Parts: sequence; C-alpha cells; structure tokens
Amino acid sequence: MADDGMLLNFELGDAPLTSQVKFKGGRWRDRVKAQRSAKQSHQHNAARPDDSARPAKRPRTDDGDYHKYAKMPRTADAPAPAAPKPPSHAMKTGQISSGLFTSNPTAVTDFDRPPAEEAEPTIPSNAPLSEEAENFQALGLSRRVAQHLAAKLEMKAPTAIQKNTVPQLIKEDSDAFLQAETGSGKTLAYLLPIVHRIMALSLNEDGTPKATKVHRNSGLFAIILAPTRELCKQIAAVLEKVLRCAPWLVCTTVIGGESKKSEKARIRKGVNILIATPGRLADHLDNTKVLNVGTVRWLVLDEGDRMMEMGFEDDIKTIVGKIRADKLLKENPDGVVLDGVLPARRVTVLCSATMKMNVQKLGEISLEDAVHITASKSELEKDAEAGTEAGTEAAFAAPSQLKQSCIIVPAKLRLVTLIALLKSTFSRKGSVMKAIIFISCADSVDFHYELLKDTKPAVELPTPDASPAKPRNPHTDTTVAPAAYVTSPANPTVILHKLHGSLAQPVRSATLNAFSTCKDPAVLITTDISSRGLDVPAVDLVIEYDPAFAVPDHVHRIGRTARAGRSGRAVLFLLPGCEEGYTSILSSATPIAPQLYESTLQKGLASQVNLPSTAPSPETEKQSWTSRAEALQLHVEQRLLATPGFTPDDEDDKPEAKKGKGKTAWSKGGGKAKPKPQQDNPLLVSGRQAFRSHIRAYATHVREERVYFDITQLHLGHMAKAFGLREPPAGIGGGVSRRTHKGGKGEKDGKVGSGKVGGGRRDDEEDDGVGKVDEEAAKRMRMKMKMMMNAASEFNIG
Ligand SMILES: Nc1ncnc2c1ncn2[C@@H]1O[C@H](COP(=O)(O)OP(=O)(O)OP(=O)(O)O)[C@@H](O)[C@H]1O
Repeated sequence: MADDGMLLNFELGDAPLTSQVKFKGGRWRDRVKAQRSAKQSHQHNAARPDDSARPAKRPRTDDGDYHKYAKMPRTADAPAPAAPKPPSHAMKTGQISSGLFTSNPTAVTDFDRPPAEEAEPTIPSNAPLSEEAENFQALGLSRRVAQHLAAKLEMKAPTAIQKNTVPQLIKEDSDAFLQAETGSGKTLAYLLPIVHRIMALSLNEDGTPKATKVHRNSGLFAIILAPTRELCKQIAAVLEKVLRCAPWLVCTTVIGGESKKSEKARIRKGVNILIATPGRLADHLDNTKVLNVGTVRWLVLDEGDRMMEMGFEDDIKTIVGKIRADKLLKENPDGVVLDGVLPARRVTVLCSATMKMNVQKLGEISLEDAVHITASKSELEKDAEAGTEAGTEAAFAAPSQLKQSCIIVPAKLRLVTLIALLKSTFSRKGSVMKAIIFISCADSVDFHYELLKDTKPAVELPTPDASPAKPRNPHTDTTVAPAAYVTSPANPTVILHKLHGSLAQPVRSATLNAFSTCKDPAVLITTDISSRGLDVPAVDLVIEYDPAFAVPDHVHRIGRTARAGRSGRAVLFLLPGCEEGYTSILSSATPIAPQLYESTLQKGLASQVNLPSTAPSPETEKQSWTSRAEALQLHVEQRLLATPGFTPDDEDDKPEAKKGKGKTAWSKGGGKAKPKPQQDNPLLVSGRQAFRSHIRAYATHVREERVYFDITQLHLGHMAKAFGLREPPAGIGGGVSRRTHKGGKGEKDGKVGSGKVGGGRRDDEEDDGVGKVDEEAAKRMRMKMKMMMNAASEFNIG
C-alpha cells in the first residue's frame, strides 16, 4: 500500500480551545474575575504561532482544571516533547467526545532514567555456547545425532541448559526439573537424551546396527505433555527434524480439536514418542485400547506450571496413575530388552522458565528426588551451599539481551499510542520483521484486528517479487490481512494476524503458520494462548498492550523475542497511577526504561497515517503530532459510528458528521442519503464487546498483583476511548453505566462517563461483579474469564 494512497485526510486545525470555561460557586464578582482571567489566558495561548514549539507547560482544560503531565526528560539529548494542546475539535450536539489530552491522570514515574538503548550492550544469556568449548558429542550424544544436529539443524554447540541436562538424562535415571530462561533450548535439552537412548536400542555405541532393530510398533517409550495444541505441534516439528537421523522411530501428536478417529488410527499404526495435551491423552487412555503404556519410560511435562495452574493436575494425576498402574515391561513384545538401555524406572521431567521447585502440587504428580537443572551451574551450587530447596529463590528472569521498556499512557491515549508505536516500529525497512501484541481477551483481539486491518476489498496477499503467488488458504481468510495505519513508505505492506483460542483449530494452525513464514513485516495480535513456548525466531518486538495477569505470564510473553541469543525488545503499556508500581516486581537484567507516551506519539505520528479504505485527501497544512493524534482518534470513533451501508458521500446525513472547521473524509460529499439499514456497525458492536471483556479481564489479575491493577481505579469513560467508543457501553459495572446514562457525575460536565469502576457503587445489588471485587467475586470472575478467554479451548480438555 503506497503511503500517499491513504492519508489522514482531515485536519482539525491548531486553534486553541474555544469552549467557555464555566465557574461555579463563590461570589459572582469572583466568578466574573476568574472568567475574565481565563479568557485572557486563552487568547494569549491562541496568539502563539506554533504550538508544537512550546515548551512543556500545563495547559488549561475545558473544565477549568490544569492538565498535569508526567515529568519530562531533562537531558539535553532528549528534549521534552511539545505539550499536548487542548482539544480543538467540536463535536456535533448530542455527540460529545472528550479531548485526548485533557483530564489525564499524572504519571509519577521518574522519566529521567537513561533509556535501555543507552545501557551497556549485554551478553546474551540464552545463546548457544562457543563451538570451541562445547559440542554435542562431548555431552554423551552419539556421533550420528551430533552430526545430524550440525549438518541439518545448524546447531554446532549446545546451550547452557542443554549442556547441563543432556549428560544427566543420558547417564542417570532420576526425575529432573529443568528451569531456564525462555528461548534457551529446553525442548532439545530433554528431547535429545530421550532420542539418543531410544536409538541405542537399535545401534551399538560405534553406530553399527544391533541385531534387533526397534520400529514404530516396538512400543511407546516417551510421552510429552504440553498445555496448548500449538506447543504440541511445535515440539512434534522439532522432534521430527531430530528423528530424521533415526527414520525408523515415529512420533505423533494427540491434541484437542482434531479427529479422535484419525488419532486412534495413528496410535494403532505404532508410535514411539507421543506428544499430547493432558485432556486428550486422558481421554485416549480411557478409550483407546491400543494405547499401551507398559513400555513408557519418560513422562515430560513441558510448561508444567502452566498445566498445573490451569487445573490440569487432575488429568495429569490420572495419566500418571494409569501409566503407573501398568506394569513396567523389561522387554518389549518383540523381545527387545529395554532395561539397561532405557531408564530402569519411569522418569518424570518437568520443564519451564517459570516454575518453583517447591510448588506443592508438584509433589502430587510424583517428582521423586528430582535433580534441579538450571542453565548456570553456579545456581545449583548456590542452592547446595545455602542448603535451600532448589529453585525456591530463583527469580524468573528474562534473557539478559532483551531490552524492556514501559510506556505510561493515560487510558484515553492508549489506542493512538499503540498505532504510533507500530507505525514508528515499521518506519524503517528491515529493522523489525515481526511483532506480537498481547491483549487480555479474545474479544479485544478480534476488535483490534478488525480495526487495524485494511478494509479494501480482499486481495491476494502480496508475495515477494520473485516468488510465485502463494495459493490462498481459506483458513486464514478471517485471521490474516494487510494492515492499515501502521504502514510506512519503507514498509508499505505489513501483514496483520490474529490468534486466540476461540478460533477453530485449522484456523489457529494456519494462522500461526502464516505468521511464522510471512516474508513481509508482520504483526500478530493475540491472547496468552501464544505466550507459552511458541518459537518464531524472527520476532523482534513484543508489545504487552494489556499487562499479563501474573508475572510468570509476563516473562513468557516477552520471551517470544530474544530467543537463542538473538536480540529483542519488549514494550509494556501501563496506566498512570497504581499500575506504574508494577515494574518494581518485574525482574530484568537492565532497568525497565520508562518511555514518555508523548515521545512515542511524536515519533509515530511525525508523518501521515495511512487510513483504511477512505479516499485520499492531501493535507493542506502541516499538522502537529497532537493534532494528528486527535484526528486519528476522531477518525476511529467515526469509523465505529458510521452507519453500515452508507458511503462516505452519505456522511452529511449522519448525525455525528463533523462540520464547520476541519474536514473529515466525508464532509465534502453532498450525496443523497440512502435509507438507513437498522443494524449496528459491526465494528461498534465489536468495540463494545471488546471493552466489556477487557474490563472483566482486568478483574482477573492474580491477587498479589491487584494492588497494581486495581479495578476500582479504572476510569471507564477514558478506557472506552481506547476502544474508539465515546462512552462505556451498558452492561459493565452496572453502577457506572447507570451513572453515565442517568446523567450523574459522569455526564454533569458534558463528558464521557468520568466515574470509576466500583467507586461509590460497590454495594450495588445489580452490579455484574466488576464493581465488587471481593475475593470470592474475583475468584469466580477469574474462573469465568479463563473460560471466556479461551482457556477451555486453549487447553483442549477432551
Ligand atoms: N544448541 C542450539 N543452537 C542453536 N539454536 C538452538 C539450540 N538449541 C535450541 N536452539 C533454538 O533456540 C530456540 C528456542 O528453543 P526452545 O523453543 O527449545 O526454547 P525454550 O527454552 O523451550 O523456550 P520457552 O521457555 O520459551 O519455551 C529454537 O529456535 C531452537 O531452534
């Protein structure tokens, strides 16, 4: 999409606020005096030639308040951005939109800290070790496997966790607990020793074949459990690559969302390593007679903590119980002796970047005298020296090379700041290829995807010039599309993807595949379904638009970048106020650099924004970033309010059409109105639904972190703007919506609901629960949210 093809084609003008400031109370003389002085200061501001050149200053807002700003940077090389101006757009009667830059809460964060970019370059903590010092053969793997890794997978040296795990699992038969950073190669750390030992049933140490060769029907030797279908498929893909050096061995997956019949058929044909989601495996153990677990020697729980926290311990206990109930066979039905080559006992391996050894539930799934294996030996030694239980004190650190920052953004400005951030991210060719945006719930993912995608008629997705056109995959019709807004002349094509657990499995798989293989710059908008284990190497940026529900989830989300020694960047969006304290509980090798949202807006909106589907209209004068931000927000709000079936030319007939000063994309037309269809704009419906789900999701932060994510502090009216809504929809926080609709405090000054969730109405009987966040309600809400946010389908029970 060419940059000039889609312009921010309306201009709001830089004129200052024109609304009258009303003063109430006190003596009339004082009121007149105050009124006069306000008017003078207003005229003074208006006389200024270039607002954007003004130093940061607190401008007056339309409600007579002074606007407070976060501290500006005082370093010479980081000049303070221009102060945002008061709103300059007038809305038509009945449609009041609060200004973006007014009445925003003040950030308390100290922005004087040097940004992460200026910090010393760090040595990657999850990279492979040097080839001179380490190699796979030295760890005890056969030459065949080591050569295969080097030649076919381009892996010459192990990572630290592989170096510490492989010899242990090859030589010893004890349970193991693997804990290492995201992207540090834990998958191969447990797969390689398993494959090596199963291969040893058929091969002598020198690589010559033994008299008896095992094959796919020789028995199931290992079961690997993972919480999501995507992760299961990914592990299977890695294992298949490894097994190319032992093609007589077979692995397969049994996961939800696929035909049980075909899974049964695959099991019947024979499988040596099975990768499964817990629910589906428990089902097969009950119902698939041919699934014989007598030969199983390894049970691996990848992302074990996630499975436990999501309530899969029952399934896992069932699985462990069933496996144990089957007598351990010393030799397989063909007479191949297993003991001596495979472990003499059943070995359980637990694996995660964020799991504490002392989690009580782990005891329940039989981790006996487990060895704690980490990436750094010193940690093990430290534990031994201190006599502490291994892993109890381990901090869940992100890879050291991952640069983390946070933007403290007032709720109203969240959406425009996100767009600005993406736009500046893709402003240079090749600097960022893939970005992931984490959002709290599926409804909100759907809304943001629909909003950000280009609305031009569906066309074949562009492919690189030289490559032949890719055949269209019907599964990605509703989940992959070119993006609007965030493109730039350097990157005229950015492909948007969405992924959440409410999508059908073929759609999920096809979308993830499309994102992984996309040759153009790509954005994935997703829920936590993508936070665990997913390995898409070219992800350069992770944006946590909604903070994670718990710190471990944050660690996993940001761990989708900076994998295996590569660099990466993570940006966390926080609201001013109590959310700012959240960074204090996040551990990071380098300080989490706070960023001014003003700088992000200024950078991202320095040039025109490509809007979807509207006729181009050249800018008549240079707009400041604040005007662009306001215009962008206005454009989004008007998109949501546009009546379906109306063309831009019909806009004059629309009640919200903005007339007078400033042009909209639609204000030039004078066409005759067509009859109004009755249905609501789907984008508006989606925005409302997303808002509701977002607010409900907000109540599900874990208890320890609710001090930072206090739902009673959430300003619904401001948050609604981030969904392109001019007021919070009914049905969320009963008290608040009633207050807004009945013209309570929220409406008194003609603004969008200024009430906060809960607020004075926490005891409201009809409140839907969001306002009353007591322990029980929050617990119920979390359970419900887990269901709503795809947990059920995400974790594939049955
Ligand atoms: N020895 C190695 N040399 C080079 N690359 C490697 C090596 N081992 C693993 N990798 C690569 O590192 C990436 C991350 O590996 P993996 O997915 O196993 O990490 P992880 O520790 O399981 O991460 P997470 O905790 O996020 O699941 C993969 O792309 C993998 O191919």
